[in-house]
Amino acid sequence: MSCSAAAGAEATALLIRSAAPSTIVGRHRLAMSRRTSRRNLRTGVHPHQKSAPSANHRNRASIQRDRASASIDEEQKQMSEDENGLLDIQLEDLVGMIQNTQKNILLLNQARLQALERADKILKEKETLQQKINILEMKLSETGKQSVLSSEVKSDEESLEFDVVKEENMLLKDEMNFLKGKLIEITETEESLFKLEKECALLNASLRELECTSTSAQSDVLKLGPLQQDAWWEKVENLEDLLDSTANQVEHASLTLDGYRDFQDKVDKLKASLGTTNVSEFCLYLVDILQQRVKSVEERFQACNHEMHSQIELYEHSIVEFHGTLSKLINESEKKSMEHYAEGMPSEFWSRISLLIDGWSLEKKISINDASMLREMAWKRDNRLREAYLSSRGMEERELIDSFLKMALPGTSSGLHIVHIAAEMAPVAKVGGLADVISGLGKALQKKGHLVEIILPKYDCMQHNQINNLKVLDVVVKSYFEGNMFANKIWTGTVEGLPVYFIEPQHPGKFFWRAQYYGEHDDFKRFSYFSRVALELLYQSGKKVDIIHCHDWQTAFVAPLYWDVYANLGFNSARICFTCHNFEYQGIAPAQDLAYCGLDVDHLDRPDRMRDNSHGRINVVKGAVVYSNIVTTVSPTYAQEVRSEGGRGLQDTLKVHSKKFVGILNGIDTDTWNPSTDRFLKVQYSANDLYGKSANKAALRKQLKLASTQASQPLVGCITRLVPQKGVHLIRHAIYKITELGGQFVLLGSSPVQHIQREFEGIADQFQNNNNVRLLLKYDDALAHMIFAASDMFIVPSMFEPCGLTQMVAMRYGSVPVVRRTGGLNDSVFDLDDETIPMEVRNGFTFLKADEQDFGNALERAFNYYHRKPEVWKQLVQKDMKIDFSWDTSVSQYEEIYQKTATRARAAA
Ligand SMILES: Nc1ncnc2c1ncn2[C@@H]1O[C@H](COP(=O)(O)OP(=O)(O)O)[C@@H](O)[C@H]1O
Repeated sequence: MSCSAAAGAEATALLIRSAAPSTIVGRHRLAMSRRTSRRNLRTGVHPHQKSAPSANHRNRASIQRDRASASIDEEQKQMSEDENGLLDIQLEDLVGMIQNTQKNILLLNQARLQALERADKILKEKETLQQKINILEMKLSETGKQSVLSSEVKSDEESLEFDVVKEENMLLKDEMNFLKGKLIEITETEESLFKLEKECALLNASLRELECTSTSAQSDVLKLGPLQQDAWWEKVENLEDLLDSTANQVEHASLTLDGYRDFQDKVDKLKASLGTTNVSEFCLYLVDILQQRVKSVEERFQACNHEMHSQIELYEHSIVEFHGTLSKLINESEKKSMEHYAEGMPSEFWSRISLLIDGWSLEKKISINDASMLREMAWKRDNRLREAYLSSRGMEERELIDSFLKMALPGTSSGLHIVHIAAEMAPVAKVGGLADVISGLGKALQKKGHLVEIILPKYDCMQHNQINNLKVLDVVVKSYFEGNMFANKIWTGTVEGLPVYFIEPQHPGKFFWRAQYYGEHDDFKRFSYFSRVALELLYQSGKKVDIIHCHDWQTAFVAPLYWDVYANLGFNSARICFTCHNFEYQGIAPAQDLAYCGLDVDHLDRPDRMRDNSHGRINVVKGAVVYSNIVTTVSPTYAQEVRSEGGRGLQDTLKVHSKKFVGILNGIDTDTWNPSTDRFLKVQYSANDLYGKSANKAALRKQLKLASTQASQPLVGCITRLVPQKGVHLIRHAIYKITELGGQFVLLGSSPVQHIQREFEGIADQFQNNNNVRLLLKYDDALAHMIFAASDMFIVPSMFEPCGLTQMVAMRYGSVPVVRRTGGLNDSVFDLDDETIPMEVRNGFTFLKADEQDFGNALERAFNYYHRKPEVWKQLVQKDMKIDFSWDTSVSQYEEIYQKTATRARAAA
C-alpha cells in the first residue's frame, strides 16, 4: 500500500469508527474531489466545466479498469495532450484548484486529528499513521507549491507534474494488484468458511447420532432392571457429561461460525464497495483489519475444533466401553431373569413350560400320558423341570423333550385344571368388564395353585403387544362347522402370566378379521364357530380338564356342545361353569342357526332347553343355564334381580335351576389398578400420600385444556360404554348439574348405538369451548387411568348394573363414587349418610330412583361434603383407597364351587 493511500485509509477508517454517516459522505466527497483534480490535470478538463452525467458515471465506474490497463506509452501520449491543455488553464482556475486542494488538506488534517485522538489504545498504529500523514502532508504542500510556481516556471512545473502523475499511476497499479490478491484471499477464506460449515454440520450430525445411541442405550438400561444399576448410572452420567461438553463445543463452533458469517457480510460489503467506488485506500485498510480478524477467528476455530475432536474421540471410546458393559449386563440380566422367573416370579415361567408341553402334545411329539405327567410337574412347579429348561439353551428341541421325559413321573395334584373360554381378556382384547374378570379371576386362581388356561379368538384388532412369546403351533386343529371341517391355526402366548391359546380359523368367513370385536351381522355364527373349535382343541389335546368356564352368550354354546357332542366322544372329565356377566345379551337367533356348530336343533328347541320365549328362536344363554353344572352371575344383588324382571325372560329358567345359580361379586385386578405403581399416571400416589392425586388432577386439566385456576374446584369423572343400561339420560343430566354446582366434568366413553354416539357428539361440540366440561367419545385405556386418578368424584348412574367395576377402581384411586343403588353397585357402594349401615363401611353416595332429581340430590350432598367438610372428605378418600376390592375374597367362592363340583365328578368317574 502506498504511504499516502495508507495514511488516508487509516485516517478515514478512524473517522468511520467514530463518525456519523454525514462525516463518511464528506470523506467520500473529499477523496473524489482530490481524484477529480488529478484527472483534470491529466485530461485538461476544466474543473468547473460540467461533464455529462453519463460520462461522469462512466468515468467513476471505469477508473480502476483504466488505471490497470493504461500503458506508459499511452500515458506519455496523454501527457503531451495534457501539456497543450495545461497551457490553456487560466491562473484563476489554478488558484481555485489550489484553494480546493488547501481545503482538502485542511479536511485531511481534521480527519488526521480525529484519528489521532481515537488512536490512544493502539499507539503503534498511531505512530505509523502519523508518519504516513506527515508524508501525505509533505506531498500535498509540495503540490501546492508547485501549483503556485506553475505560473512562473511553466516548463519545469509541467515535467514535475508529469512525474507525479506517472508515479501515482504506478502506485495505483500496485494497489490494484494488491487488491486482486486480497480478493483471491477472500475467496479462499470463503471456501474455508464453507468447509468449516460443512464440518460443523457433520459434527452436529455425529452429535445427534451419539445422542440417539445414548437414548437407545438408556432404554436398554431400563430393560436391565435393578441389576448393577449404580455402576451403570455412573457410566451413563459420565457419558452425559461428555455429551454435554461436546454439545458445548459444537455450540462454541456455531458461535464462531456466526462470527464468520458476520465477517462474511462485511467482506461482501467491502467487495461491493470495491466494485462501485474507487476508494482503494479505505478498502485496503478494512481488508487488512478484517484479514487479521479472520486469522484470529480461524485460529480460535481450529483450537475449538481440535478440542471438540478430542472430546468426540473420548466420547466414542466411552461408547465402545459402554456397549461392552451393556452387553455384559444384558447377558447377566437374561440369565438372572430366567432364574428369577423360576424362583420369585413363577407364573410367566411356568405358563411357558406348560404351553410348551401342550404344544408338543398337540404336535404329537409326546404322548398324551407323558404330556399330562409333565403338565402336572409344571403345575406343581417341579424344580427338576426348571433346571432342565434353564440348562437347555442352545439345545435341539428333541434333546429338551428327552430331558423332560426322563423326569416324567405320575403324580396327583390337589389343584384344579381350569380352562376359561371367553371372547375377551384384559388387556389383550378388552371391550368391558368381562375382559377384566378373565384376567383378574384367572390370575387369582393361578395364585391359589390351580392350573389355569385361557382360550380366545385370535382377533386381528387385539393388542398383540400385550402377548409374550406369541407363536403358532405346528399343528392344525380341524373342526366341524355347517357340514364341513375347517382347519384352524393355534397360537400360544402368555398374557399377564397366564397361558393363552388363540384360535385363528381358516374359514372363508374370516370370522375374526373384522377390525372389531363385536357388532358384526354374523356374530352368532362367529362365536358358535369359536366355541366349537375351543372344545375341539381341548378334546384333541387329551387333557383331563376339571373345569371349563365359559362366559356370556358368545361362549355359552360350550355347555350344550360339551354335553351333547363331546361327552359322547369320551371327553367328559370336565364340569361346566357358566358366568353370565349381563342378562341383557342372551344370544337369540333363529332356531336352525344352532345347527351351524353341530348342535341338534330338534333336541334343543324345547321350552325346558334352549327355546327362547319369542317364537321360532333359540336362546344360547338359556341353553348354558340349563346345560352347565354351575351358573354364576357377577354380584349377589344382580343374582337376586335377575330372578325377577331383571332376568329378561330367563327368570323362570333361573328359578328352576336356582340350586346351581349364585351371584359372586367381581373383584378388580389390584396389580393393574394400583395408583402407587400405575405407569399411566403423571405421579403415583397412595392413601398416605395424596400429593400425587392433586398433581394428576392438575395434569389432566392441562391435558384436556380445562380451567385450572381453582385447585379445589371438584372434578367429576365417568368412564363407560354409552348404552341405555348405563343411564345415558342421567349422564347427560350430570353435565348440566355438575357445572351448575360449580364443578368440572370429564366423560370418557363410546357407544355401539349410533344415535347415542351422535347425540353425545352433538353435546361434545356444544361444550367444546366450555373449560369445565370435556366429553371424550372414544376408548382410551391410558386416559381412563388418568381420569380415575384425577377425579374427586365418579358417577355410575346405571339403570341396572350386574356388577360394575368402575366404582371399585374409582375408590381405589381415591375418587368418591356417586352411584345408583342397583346390582353390584348396591353391593359395593354404601351411602355416607345412611345410618342403617355401619359407619366404617360407608364409602360414597347413592340414590335409588333413576331420575334426575334423586341423582341431583346425591351429587349435591357429595359437593356439600367436598366443600364444607374437607377433613371428612379427606378421610373418606383415604378410607376408600384402602378398601380391599381384590379378587382374594371372590376367588375363594369360585374355588369352593369348582371344588365341590369337581369332587362330585371324580367320585362319579
Ligand atoms: N371408553 C373407555 N375407555 C377406556 N376404558 C373403558 C371405556 N369404557 C369402559 N372402560 C373400561 O371397561 C370396564 C367396564 O367395566 P364395567 O364397569 O363392568 O362395565 P361393562 O362391562 O358393563 O362395560 C372398566 O374397566 C372401564 O374402565
